[in-house]
Amino acid sequence: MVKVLISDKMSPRAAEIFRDRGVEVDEKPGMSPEELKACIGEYDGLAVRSATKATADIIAAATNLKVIGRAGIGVDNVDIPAATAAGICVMNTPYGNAITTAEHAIAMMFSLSRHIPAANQSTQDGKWEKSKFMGVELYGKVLGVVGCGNIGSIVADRAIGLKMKVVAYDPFLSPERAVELGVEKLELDDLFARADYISLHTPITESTRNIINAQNIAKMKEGVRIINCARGGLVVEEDLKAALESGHVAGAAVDVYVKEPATENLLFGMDNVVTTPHLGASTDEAQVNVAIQVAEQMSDYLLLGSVTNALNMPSVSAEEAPKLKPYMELATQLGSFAGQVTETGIKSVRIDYEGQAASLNIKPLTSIILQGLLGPLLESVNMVNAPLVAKERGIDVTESINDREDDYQTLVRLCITTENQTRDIAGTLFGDDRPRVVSIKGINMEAELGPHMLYITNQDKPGFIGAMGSILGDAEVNIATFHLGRDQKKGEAIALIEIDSELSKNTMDMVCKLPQVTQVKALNF
Ligand SMILES: NC(=O)c1ccc[n+]([C@@H]2O[C@H](COP(=O)([O-])OP(=O)(O)OC[C@H]3O[C@@H](n4cnc5c(N)ncnc54)[C@H](O)[C@@H]3O)[C@@H](O)[C@H]2O)c1
Ligand SMILES: O=C(O)CC[C@@H](O)C(=O)O
Repeated sequence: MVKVLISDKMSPRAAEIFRDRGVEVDEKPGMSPEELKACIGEYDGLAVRSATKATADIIAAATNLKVIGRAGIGVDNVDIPAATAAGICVMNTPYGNAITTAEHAIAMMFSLSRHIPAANQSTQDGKWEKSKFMGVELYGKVLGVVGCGNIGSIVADRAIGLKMKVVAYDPFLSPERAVELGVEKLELDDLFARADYISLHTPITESTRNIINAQNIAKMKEGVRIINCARGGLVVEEDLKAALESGHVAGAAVDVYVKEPATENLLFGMDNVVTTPHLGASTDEAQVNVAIQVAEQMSDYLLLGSVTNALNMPSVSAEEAPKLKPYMELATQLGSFAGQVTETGIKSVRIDYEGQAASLNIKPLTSIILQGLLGPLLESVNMVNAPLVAKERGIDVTESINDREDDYQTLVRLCITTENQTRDIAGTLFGDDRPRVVSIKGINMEAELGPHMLYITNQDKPGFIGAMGSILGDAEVNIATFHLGRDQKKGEAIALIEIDSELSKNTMDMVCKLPQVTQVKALNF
């Protein structure tokens, strides 16, 4: 039974779903990194929010871990490169808390404009300070949305509903999408120059870190208000504080901090600052949404092999998974065959998907082929890390699709170029969905691969089959199937022989010494 750990406080729906799906689940929120490290080796899956830090150190101890699921959006608490290198799929739940977070940003914008937190406190203190809390209207103001993805676009939509003018900076926002959203797409400096309010909705990346700094604040309108419900590191807090003190920035609403939990922060205690403790995603609805989504996605991955919202591997929908299953087997066999017969450094890999195979989601198939190919040569390669491992080793991987059907309705061809030669192998699926190898080095044959195979290249001369039969018979090795192919009469030939048990070294030597034989490889599948 697969086993999952929920290491952060999460809606109980997550554990219910895991159990309903037949996944064993432990809930241990609030563990220290040391405690997590000590127990993580037991688990196939780890479900987290933002408190757990899935660092390289934790990942190194996670010897059984196959998936990390983030019940939320930001995965800055997961070391994705380390997870990828360890073959662990990392997935998030990108939409479940988007509305909630967008609503929080809008709420923060209102709070800031009408001083609601301070006015609330003052009123309850019996001060009745009407003139102290003079506010500003949102109506007609320009909202600059930095990052117009899931959350930014919902913020834009709500702001348009409030009759604000919305401008957006997002290098990946297409002009068509901007029109659809009703926002004006601007360059960042133009947004800074025009916005009365700026709301941040980007992930933290090299290009967004510290995007709100003294230099950029200087480009903003006097009296601008800034809202950050995305990530703390987007803002240089010292620079924001200075601008709030000088009045250049009239107010800031902050949900996220450079250092969290933010039990102290240099922005605390300022009159024109509204703060919340990373509450963007904290509604009943959002927490149920992300808990359900993460548990379903992780269960699907662990139990069915379908992949949704993964950040480090191609997606496979629940609908695609059964269709891809026989192809996964074919891909594994082709990759593994090529990997086992390849003895020198691989320079490039080309994979052609022909006929019906061309209409499939080929990314996971390519990953599986690479896993099969590199598996015999390297340790710890799997479907998640195989493309990365190939890239790190300078192997050039290309794919082609061609929906024309030739001799076969569906065909996957793998062509490997090494330092010494180019070799290809192709396979198909027949009606029974069982993989067949149909060509090796351009020589046609039709062979199913069994657990123990002999792959022999030989000269097409009489006597080979009889001699092989005698050697294997004398060694009491049963032949299950015997497939032959040749490029031309008396030319190069190949034999793929399925045997019921492995050959001893002695028997192998005898096969190698047959006069017709040029190469023998024992292959295991
Ligand atoms: N406060 C919270 O509790 C809370 C909750 C949910 C999400 N978040 C955070 O909100 C952020 C946005 O989440 P989302 O779901 O909208 O993500 P998303 O991926 O849908 O959108 C992010 C957008 O940022 C854009 N972007 C990337 N680099 C950019 C750059 N240099 N300049 C401008 N735009 C850039 C992307 O093109 C994308 O459209 C994330 O950082 C996420 O972690 C916070
Ligand atoms: O889990 C949370 O409370 C915060 C989640 C939020 O930061 C996210 O990125 O989804």
